[in-house]
Amino acid sequence: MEIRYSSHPEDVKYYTTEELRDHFLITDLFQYGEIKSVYYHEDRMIVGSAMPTTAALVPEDGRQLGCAYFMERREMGILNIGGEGIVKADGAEYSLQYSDALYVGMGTKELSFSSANPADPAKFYFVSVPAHKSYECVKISKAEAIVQRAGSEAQCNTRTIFQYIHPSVCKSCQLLMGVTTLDSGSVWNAPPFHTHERRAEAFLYFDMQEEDVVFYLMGHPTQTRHLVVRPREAVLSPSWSMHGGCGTGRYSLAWAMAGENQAFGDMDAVSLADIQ
Ligand SMILES: O=C(O)C(=O)C[C@H](O)C(=O)CO
Ligand SMILES: [Zn+2]
Repeated sequence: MEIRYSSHPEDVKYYTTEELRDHFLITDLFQYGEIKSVYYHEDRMIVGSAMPTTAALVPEDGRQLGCAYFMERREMGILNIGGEGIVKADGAEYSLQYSDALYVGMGTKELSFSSANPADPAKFYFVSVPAHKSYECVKISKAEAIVQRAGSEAQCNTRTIFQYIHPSVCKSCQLLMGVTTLDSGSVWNAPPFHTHERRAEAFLYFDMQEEDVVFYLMGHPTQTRHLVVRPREAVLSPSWSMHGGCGTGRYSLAWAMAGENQAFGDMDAVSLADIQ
């Protein structure tokens, strides 16, 4: 498992493009027949993907976490952005179609990912964070998520926010997870640009034309930087970094957060007048 350390805004303002990409962008997710995981020290998030083909894939053992097994002290949110897949969690089997999600509770000993059809493999994106209590596994379809409409045509940011792992949908210790989908013709998933002093966040960009990119805006609000993000790449967002982005076409993003609270709206909005 690759490790990404925390960073200080005073240091990040001197990063080159390559350093920004090395620290905050994950470019090699969704490899055929592989699990890929990145351990991010901010809120101890593990961000990863599993793309099983003919054989089931299992997360690594708990050695790197100092635990008997991967999920001993963690919970996980899984979103399928590929063909039909099956997640097995301690004997229970969950079939996930495109856009279905699964919450997996702490203490799940046997976890595996497989594809119903290796020619059209499942693409599981997962985010795992430390947990203190075991809650039951819950499958959540897009129709079961909380739906919020946001934005306006005038600002090219009309979008739908689907909150899958949210206290009103299923219990979790820290994890909040969902998907934001931009309408055709919309390219911004902000404003509001915001930080979360109390939470780290991770984003996966997907559901976009292969040739499109998203100019992801990050950094301290007075020292903005950007990352060019391509389909199925993920971004790590420390608590002090503002976030939002503009695509060369429409796209969706999966967001996941963990930290002090589970209030989706707990954002420190950055006024456009203050952004530099
Ligand atoms: O479009 C949006 O607004 C979002 O997607 C919200 C972000 O993902 C977010 O940063 C939630 O904290
Ligand atoms: Zn946010």
